[in-house]
This record gives sequence, C-alpha cells and structure tokens, in this order.
Amino acid sequence: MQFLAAFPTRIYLTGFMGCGKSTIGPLLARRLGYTFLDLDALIVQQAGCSIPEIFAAGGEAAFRTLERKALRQTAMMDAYVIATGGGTLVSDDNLAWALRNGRVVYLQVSVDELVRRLAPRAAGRPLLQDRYGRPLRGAALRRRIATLLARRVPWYQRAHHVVAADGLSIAETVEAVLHALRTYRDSRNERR
Ligand SMILES: Nc1ncnc2c1ncn2[C@@H]1O[C@H](COP(=O)(O)OP(=O)(O)OP(=O)(O)O)[C@@H](O)[C@H]1O
Ligand SMILES: O=C(O)C1=C[C@@H](O)[C@@H](O)[C@H](O)C1
Ligand SMILES: [Mg+2]
Repeated sequence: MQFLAAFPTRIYLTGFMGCGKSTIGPLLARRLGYTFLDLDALIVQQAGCSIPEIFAAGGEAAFRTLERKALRQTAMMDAYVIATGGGTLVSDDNLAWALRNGRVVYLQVSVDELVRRLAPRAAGRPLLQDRYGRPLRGAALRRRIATLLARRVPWYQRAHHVVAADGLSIAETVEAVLHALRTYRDSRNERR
C-alpha cells in the first residue's frame, strides 16, 4: 500500500505584528481540521497577566523567556496551527527549533499595510508604545514598524514558506497558505 504524505503535523505562522497570524490561524486550522493555538494567549494564560503587564514587570527579556518556554510546549502537539508572536521566531534558536518541529509559514506584509492595520491597534503591543506606555501614532509609529521589520526580515525569510499577503483579503490569505502547503505536500508525494 502506498503511503501518501499528508499535511505537516504542526504549522507555525510567523511575521510582524499585525500581519494576521492570530486572524488567519483559526480559519486555516478549521480548513485543515486542525486545532488552533495562539502562543501569546498561552503565555498570558500561564502567566496570569497581560503581555503589557509582563513587559512592565520584567521587561522584554522576561517576556522572551516565557515565549521560548511556550514555544517548546508545542513540541508534541498533533495537528495544530500555531500563531507565534511577532518576535518568537526572531531568534536563531527558536527559529531553528520551529523549522525542525513543523512547517513555518511567513505572512509577508508591507510597512504601508502594517501601519494601516496597526494604527488603531498599537495599544496592547508594548513594542509599539513610547517610553510612557502611550501607543505610537503617525510618523513615529511608521518609523518604529519600519525599523523593527527591517531588523526582523532576515529571520522571517528563513521560513519554509513565504506567503505574500499584501493586498489579499483574510480569506484569500488563508487560500494562499493552503496553496503553499498543498504544493509542498504534493511535491513530497511525487518524490515517493
Ligand atoms: N487581509 C487581512 N489579513 C489579516 N488581517 C487583516 C487583514 N485585513 C485587516 N486585518 C486586520 O489586521 C489585524 C491583524 O492582527 P492580528 O492580531 O491577526 O496580527 P498578528 O500577526 O497576530 O499580530 P501579533 O504579532 O501582534 O500577535 C486584525 O485586526 C485583522 O482583522
Ligand atoms: O513582535 C513582537 O515582538 C511581539 C508581538 C506580539 O505578538 C507579542 O508577542 C508581543 O507584543 C511582542
Ligand atoms: Mg497574534
């Protein structure tokens, strides 16, 4: 009997804040019959406080420690779509781990589109706030997004799949990710 390779067991969504990991993830999971997990939500649940509270109490380093642990808790999860945080896979260590333990999909979105999406949603994202905890706006928000994104792209681009999501609706982005995963699955089956 010929065994046909199916979709990977774990799919990790990566990309900048606002690229849509938490929005696309549940829809993608439903299409695949997978379970959805949001790593930020897992961290909040286990810490018993919000992300801004974690940053306020222990700085970004404390958050990154929790995030690293949360990522590794997904090791044995079967048939999961996992939305990582925007900075989770911006680390050689975490990225190499995710690349070994699942398929990593980068939702690539331009600075212009990220600014549009994040302008009303900077609150609750500590890296998009000023030193007084006020959400950045206008040119300051754009500068922060552009600087951080440029720094992070070298990690994001090492994903197994890069899905150009600019100009796509939410539903179209789900289809684009499914297309990338199907193409990968079919290429593996052809090689058998
Ligand atoms: N085409 C689109 N694809 C995805 N999200 C979109 C789109 N158009 C608008 N949005 C909105 O942009 C926001 C994307 O935010 P979301 O929380 O999903 O991003 P994220 O990648 O999970 O960010 P973070 O890293 O901060 O968790 C949502 O409010 C979503 O409704
Ligand atoms: O891009 C980041 O570094 C972050 C993104 C969010 O998902 C959260 O994980 C947190 O706000 C940090
Ligand atoms: Mg998210």
